[in-house]
Amino acid sequence: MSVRNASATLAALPRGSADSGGASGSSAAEAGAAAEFASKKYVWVPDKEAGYLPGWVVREEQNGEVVVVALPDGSHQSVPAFDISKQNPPRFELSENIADLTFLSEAGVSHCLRQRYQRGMIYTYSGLFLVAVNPYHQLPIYTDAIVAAYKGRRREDNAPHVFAVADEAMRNMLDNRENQSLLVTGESGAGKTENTKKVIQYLAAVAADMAPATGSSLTPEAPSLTRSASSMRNGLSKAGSSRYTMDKMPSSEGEGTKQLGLLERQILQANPILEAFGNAQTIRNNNSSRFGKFVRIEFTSTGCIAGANIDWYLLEKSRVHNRSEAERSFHVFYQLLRSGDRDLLSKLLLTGSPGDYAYLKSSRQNVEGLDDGVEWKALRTALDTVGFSPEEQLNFFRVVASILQIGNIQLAEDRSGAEQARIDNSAHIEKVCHLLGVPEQELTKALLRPRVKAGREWVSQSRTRKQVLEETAALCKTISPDEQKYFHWSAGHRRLRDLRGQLIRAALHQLHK
Ligand SMILES: Nc1ncnc2c1ncn2[C@@H]1O[C@H](COP(=O)(O)OP(=O)(O)OP(=O)(O)O)[C@@H](O)[C@H]1O
Repeated sequence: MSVRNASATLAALPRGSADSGGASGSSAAEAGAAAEFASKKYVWVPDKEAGYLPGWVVREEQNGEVVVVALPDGSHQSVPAFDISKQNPPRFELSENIADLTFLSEAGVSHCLRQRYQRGMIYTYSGLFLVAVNPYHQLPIYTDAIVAAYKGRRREDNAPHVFAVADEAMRNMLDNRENQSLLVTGESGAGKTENTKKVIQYLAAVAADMAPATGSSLTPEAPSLTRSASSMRNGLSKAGSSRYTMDKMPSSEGEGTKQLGLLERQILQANPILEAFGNAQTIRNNNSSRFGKFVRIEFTSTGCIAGANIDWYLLEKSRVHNRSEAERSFHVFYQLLRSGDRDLLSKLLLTGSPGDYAYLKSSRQNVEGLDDGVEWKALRTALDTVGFSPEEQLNFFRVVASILQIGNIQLAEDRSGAEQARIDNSAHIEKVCHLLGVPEQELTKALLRPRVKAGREWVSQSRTRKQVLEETAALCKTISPDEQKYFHWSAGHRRLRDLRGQLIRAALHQLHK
């Protein structure tokens, strides 16, 4: 995964706490290694298992087109000359910047990243970029102490870290009065979501330090903006659940425990909301973001956070009704059903088991290490922190519940033998109508015999069971948890639109289209 500012453990501590090696040092051992390196022609040889094996050239054959290389196990291997790449001198071992390597080859880069990773150094610069290798376990490198160590320091002063990139962006913004962008890219499971959260954690912490002694950078109601009000139009929506990390701040675990203002906390707490509605377990990632996002944080001229906006794109709505057996739907469905909140479940006419719902039961329901009940609590805390009233929250969960109920609508072919569909069990459609506030007759008619335009006339068209099933799936996609449609949040101001009204309109529009 790489982060670019359009801009491990001890390895991330400021230099001196842990020497990351690199090109420093002139010990006898290093001198010996350099002399040994100079005595032979060291190369990398491609290997199916290891990627690349180190070796040295014994001799060249066929006018240099083939080289015989001695490998670590003592064997010799003939390799086409174009397949080998030169090793970098020992002084570049653990180099903090890939761009410094004398021989910039795939083998050299892999070796450098691997050596660093094995020592807990997950971050490495590559010119302007920062490369992060996913450690798949928590490292003590995101604490308040580390934030303080990176704050206002030059990149060269500390070991590579995502905080250094965030700090550079912050300083460029304040010094040059220019917008800064961080691009986070990588394949699924690479760590984009986690590192994005670390960036926000860092910016929130640093911004909180800039705030007056009140402890909050700004009260949400009284933003002091450097830009026009129009530039502050926002729509907070989601965030990925730092299932394991940042969402839990402030925590007692030493990670991000500093006192943050309300606005900073609201920005951080967007994560569990966004992840609940937009993330799902996939075969590659237990907490995969099923959407792209653009996070914008607005600062005052003094570096306090004034507001935030998260846009999301291309939410994989089809996951609601269709996914591989080895994957789950969006977290929120399981969190709600496993909330243990009997009152809420009864209001929403739900049982507490994913196995009772057609849209959930055909694929995976449990994820190792993921406790939906605990995540539910984090979601409710986040919704409270961001400022949604109990009524507004109930409206969100009505949408979630109505999708589950729509999936359970049972359809059959008409008894007359015609292909026309009929509702087999009216209980589920009654539940849907109750939750969405749609008249039952109207929804049934719209599903089974919608009015369609034929020329200038409107006529009722009977649908087959297959057509109705397709229609209910499309209906779910229309009303699926896309809170961006419903949330508008800016500099602490957030309002929920008439969700129910929207849902009904969306539902009827979908059915009558
Ligand atoms: N810096 C990190 N420290 C600890 N764990 C990490 C770190 N980065 C990633 N992980 C682990 O890897 C998992 C996958 O990371 P993440 O969700 O950030 O990937 P992603 O690139 O956003 O994937 P997707 O594109 O599927 O959303 C996380 O849930 C977390 O367990």
